[in-house]
Amino acid sequence: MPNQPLPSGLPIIAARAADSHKGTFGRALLVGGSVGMPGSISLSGQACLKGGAGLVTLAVPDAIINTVANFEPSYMTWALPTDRTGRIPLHAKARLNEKLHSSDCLAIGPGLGQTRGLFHLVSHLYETFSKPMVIDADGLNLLAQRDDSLAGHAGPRVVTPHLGEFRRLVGKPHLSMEDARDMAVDVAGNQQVVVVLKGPQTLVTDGHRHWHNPTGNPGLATGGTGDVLTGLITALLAQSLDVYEAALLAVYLHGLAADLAIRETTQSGLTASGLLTFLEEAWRDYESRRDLPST
Ligand SMILES: NC(=O)C1=CN([C@@H]2O[C@H](COP(=O)(O)OP(=O)(O)OC[C@H]3O[C@@H](n4cnc5c(N)ncnc54)[C@H](OP(=O)(O)O)[C@@H]3O)[C@@H](O)[C@H]2O)[C@@H](O)CC1
Ligand SMILES: Nc1ncnc2c1ncn2[C@@H]1O[C@H](COP(=O)(O)OP(=O)(O)O)[C@@H](O)[C@H]1O
Ligand SMILES: [Mg+2]
Repeated sequence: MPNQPLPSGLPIIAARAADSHKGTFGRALLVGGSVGMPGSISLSGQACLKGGAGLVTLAVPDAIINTVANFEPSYMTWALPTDRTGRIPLHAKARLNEKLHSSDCLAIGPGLGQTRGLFHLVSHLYETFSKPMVIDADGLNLLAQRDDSLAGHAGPRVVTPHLGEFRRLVGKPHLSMEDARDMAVDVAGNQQVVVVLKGPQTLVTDGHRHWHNPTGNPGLATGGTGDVLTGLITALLAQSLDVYEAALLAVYLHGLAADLAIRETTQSGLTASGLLTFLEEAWRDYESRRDLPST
């Protein structure tokens, strides 16, 4: 990896200007978590910080806010109400709106859970938030329940399904990975979203362009690594990359972190929180190679 040029097509992020400040790198808001799943949204938040976002806020049910806050001091938290099932209720919308105005981008889904109220909340945000938005995990499962799952959005969108989630989105429970990859290109083009179809050689497509990611390994097949990817994409959106570029570079760095990690640990020993520590190594590798001529 070191001394080899970066693959062509990979977005280049310039070195930070000497006079830059946290506002330069954007304000990210991530919504998720529920009783029993505080870790997923924290992993996303930590990855968002390590992805370089200037200010990161996690909006979570108040029942888990202390747990989430204790995982990491560098992000902020924003308390939403908790319903009887331990999840965010629909009436959290007003409280969330207060924070949306000052956010440059939004991610929703990790650890969210699924209720009728959350279906309406996710649909509302998908249809009205005009800035870039990442939808993952239960956010996708909820969108899958709409009449036309990905139609009618109000701004740039990245959706990050694994095969199970993609099958739900398109209503085809037996779709093969090969067919899903073909369909993902069509869906992205028709719905004007970026689709990140996760798995070995994750596909990133906006319907016109596509990227078969060369990094990553089966060490990533462990709970929470997708939550890390969501945070990383959100970080790059906060830094003003467009949705296709943000998704592509995040997928590349995420897989690269896993490849660097298994040199020091093993595939079986890799965890999502362990992966976070290797994001720094991935950035170091990327930055050392970005000024070399591309392949
Ligand atoms: N620490 C935490 O708090 C964590 C919390 N998390 C949270 O948990 C929630 C549920 O998310 P989830 O992805 O675990 O459940 P779900 O969507 O039902 O997926 C499983 C189904 O999809 C399939 N399937 C999956 N991948 C596939 C593939 N590559 N290729 C093929 N099939 C694949 C799989 O099929 P199987 O092969 O297992 O039969 C199964 O049917 C969500 O909110 C998330 O954020 C997690 O992030 C973990 C860490
Ligand atoms: N065999 C594999 N090879 C390469 N990458 C993988 C493999 N299995 C899983 N991954 C990656 O790990 C991540 C898993 O995401 P996801 O299934 O959403 O996990 P979670 O919801 O538990 O965080 C994705 O980025 C996916 O591409
Ligand atoms: Mg996931």
